[in-house]
Amino acid sequence: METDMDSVRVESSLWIGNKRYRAFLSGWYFSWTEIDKGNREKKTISVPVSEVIGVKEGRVEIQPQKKVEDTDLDFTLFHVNRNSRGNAQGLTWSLGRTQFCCPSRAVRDQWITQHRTALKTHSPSRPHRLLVFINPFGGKKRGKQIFHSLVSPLFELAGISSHVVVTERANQARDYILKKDLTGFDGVICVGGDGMFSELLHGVIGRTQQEAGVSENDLTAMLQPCDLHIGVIPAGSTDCVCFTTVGINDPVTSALHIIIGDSQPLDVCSVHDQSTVVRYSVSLVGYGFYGDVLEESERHRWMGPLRYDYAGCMVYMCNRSYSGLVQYLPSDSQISSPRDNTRCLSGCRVCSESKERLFPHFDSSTSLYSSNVSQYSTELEGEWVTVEGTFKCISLTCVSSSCPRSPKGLSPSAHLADGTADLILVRDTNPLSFLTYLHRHTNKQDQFDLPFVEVHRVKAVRFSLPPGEEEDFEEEEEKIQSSAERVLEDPGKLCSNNIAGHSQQHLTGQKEKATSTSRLKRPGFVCGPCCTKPRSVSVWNCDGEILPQTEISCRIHGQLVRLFARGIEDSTRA
Ligand SMILES: Nc1ncnc2c1ncn2[C@@H]1O[C@H](COP(=O)(O)OP(=O)(O)OP(=O)(O)O)[C@@H](O)[C@H]1O
Ligand SMILES: CCCCCCCCCCCCC/C=C/[C@@H](O)[C@H](CO)NC(=O)CCCCC
Ligand SMILES: [Ca+2]
Repeated sequence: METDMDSVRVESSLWIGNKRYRAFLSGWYFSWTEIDKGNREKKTISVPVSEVIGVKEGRVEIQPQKKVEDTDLDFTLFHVNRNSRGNAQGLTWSLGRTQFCCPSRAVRDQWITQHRTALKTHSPSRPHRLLVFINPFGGKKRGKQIFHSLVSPLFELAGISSHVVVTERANQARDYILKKDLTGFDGVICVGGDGMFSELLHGVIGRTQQEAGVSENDLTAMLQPCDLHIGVIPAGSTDCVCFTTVGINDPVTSALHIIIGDSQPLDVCSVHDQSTVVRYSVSLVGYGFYGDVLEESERHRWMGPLRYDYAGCMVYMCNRSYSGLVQYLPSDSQISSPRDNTRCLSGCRVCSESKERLFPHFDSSTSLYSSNVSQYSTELEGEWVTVEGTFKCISLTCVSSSCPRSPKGLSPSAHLADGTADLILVRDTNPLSFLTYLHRHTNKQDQFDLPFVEVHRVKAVRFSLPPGEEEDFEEEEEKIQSSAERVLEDPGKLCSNNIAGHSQQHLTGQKEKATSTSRLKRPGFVCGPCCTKPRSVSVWNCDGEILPQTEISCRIHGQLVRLFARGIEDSTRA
């Protein structure tokens, strides 16, 4: 056996079953080449050290159950295996396992020691301790089972310790991150859907700004990029953030990306009203169709993930459109465009080149920003463009927002970390044309190649109602409030032609909304397809949350957070 202790180099004969191999560990790779009876070299298998999950003494299995056969000569190597599956965009990863037999115990121990040293020196960014939040009610309510049966055994194998919090209420994860001592944690993980991801996003951004003394409410402030990584184990209904950043919704694939310490920067959009930051978004700030679908779907949570399909059909049938004034600040069209037919894949050039532009004062040798940099961004300077009209929907997305329902996403050429978002304006059109637009999200046809659709790559957006709209709106609100009151007195009075058969509970909800949230400045959603008078104001859907504000300003913060992911791997190169 040959070893070089300084630079991690080991070489020896090893056996897998009855076949002999020449095995070699250099700094970055572990490879083994089969040697046939005539001493000729055959096929070589190579595993990058960065993709080794763990090395164990003996013959070890962890799935379906942990089993150890302790022998003096054997060691088991666990590593990432790539498989392509179905019509997913990315590759699924699974746990690969190879059992090696050594010529002596001393050689076996050398191999194990050297593998562990290689992991420390050549894969230094791996997490050691994680804070895990499980939403037991997300998606199909399988969060706990997914974590305990699929993820936790992998973390254990990789030597990662996790502190698990099973949430008991909404916003518990966000508040925990904002308030508790997080010393010693290398990352925060959610087991749930986009709503859980959003809690972690708000916790991590809020905490980082508090610690840096940056005012989140100031639209012009340079937000401090967040060091604490976020990991997502998909267990929700849509899992758009996971699908967009990994290419597939698979808990094992995501767990393996977390273990090897992958790091994917992500753009974030801050949404403001006149004086405060309202929320942060990664995947969708959407008005019109997507706002209405969300509002309708929230009333049918009991349907689980199917609620979006049901709500989608109902809202489509309502055939609504809304007038508004959209203003946007275009990004540099020389760098990229939403119609350039590119895909943001792992190692994306546009995203990596954006880093210097986004953080010109960052010194990568010290990982620090120079101290005399202005706290205020010049990003909002430039020429704003104004578009006034009537829209079926207005969508702003920092990323492609792909999901199993729409494998290319809302904007297929959007980038995860280029500091821009894509603004999609779908003008009022006939129902069939709008259906064509929606349907193109599910196939290979270009959804932007339609005369009533426009898309712009932007750094900031403002939305306001056309002058006079607010007054109509308040009038309308009064009407709805009094009609809700009448219906509560006699539920049979309204909507005898209501095909959706809305319950009294629904109407009670409407009354509560109409009476307690007059500051929302918008009427409630009365009763879906049976409404004869279309309402004039929609709601904003912000990553699956309804915003109480209608007039908002949005700004994109390039690479504000980091995920344990690497973007979508090119499946044609697997
Ligand atoms: N214990 C809990 N009880 C009630 N609500 C919770 C609890 N824990 C988290 N939540 C909230 O539930 C909401 C939905 O959860 P989650 O995102 O995990 O699932 P989902 O809505 O099914 O999936 P998706 O967001 O992908 O559509 C989140 O916004 C979160 O704030
Ligand atoms: C004829 C076939 C028509 C099919 C139309 C498919 C269109 C799909 C577009 C996909 C857009 C996904 C945008 C992501 C939004 C998420 O941040 C958010 C939280 O999970 N989800 C919703 O708001 C849930 C709202 C989802 C609406 C579908
Ligand atoms: Ca982007």
